[in-house]
Amino acid sequence: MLIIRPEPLTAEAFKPFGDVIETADRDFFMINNGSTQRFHRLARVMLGQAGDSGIISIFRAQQIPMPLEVKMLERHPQGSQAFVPLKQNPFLVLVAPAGETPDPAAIRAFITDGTQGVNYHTGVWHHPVLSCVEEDDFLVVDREGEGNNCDEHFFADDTQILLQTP
Ligand SMILES: NC(=O)N[C@@H](O)C(=O)O
Ligand code: NI
Repeated sequence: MLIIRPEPLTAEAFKPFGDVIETADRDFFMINNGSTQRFHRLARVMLGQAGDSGIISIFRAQQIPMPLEVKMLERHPQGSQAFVPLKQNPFLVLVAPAGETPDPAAIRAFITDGTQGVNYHTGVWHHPVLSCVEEDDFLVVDREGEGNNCDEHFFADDTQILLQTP
């Protein structure tokens, strides 16, 4: 059985999978006559084809019991997907590099600090949102357009992966 334990989310560690959306130690410039700091372009919305839209939604996620037997990961082949917590709760991020299918040996788990969001780049394998509290709200920015934008990969029954939280 492959046991995966989350590591603290950092921009550097998450680079192979996408962007961390945060203000800590990030550059900003002043706008609004000096009353507002703009932390500019922390991530880009990736789209797949002409006519696609970047859309903003709210996901109200119920907590999934831990430890989690990881049965599947998904990817969005035509766009990025960003999750920004609306209630300052940490959440779990489970990812694997983009590719034809997710490599169990390359799966990484991260725990956010409550202020951080993530932007999965196009095609990056990830588990559907994993709330760390009974119910949590996330602002989600992703792609809407023609064609399929969600591939699910279910691991074989003999591939046992366990996400173990502290
Ligand atoms: N399916 C859907 O919109 N949500 C997932 O993509 C997810 O990453 O939670
Ligand atoms: Ni997704």
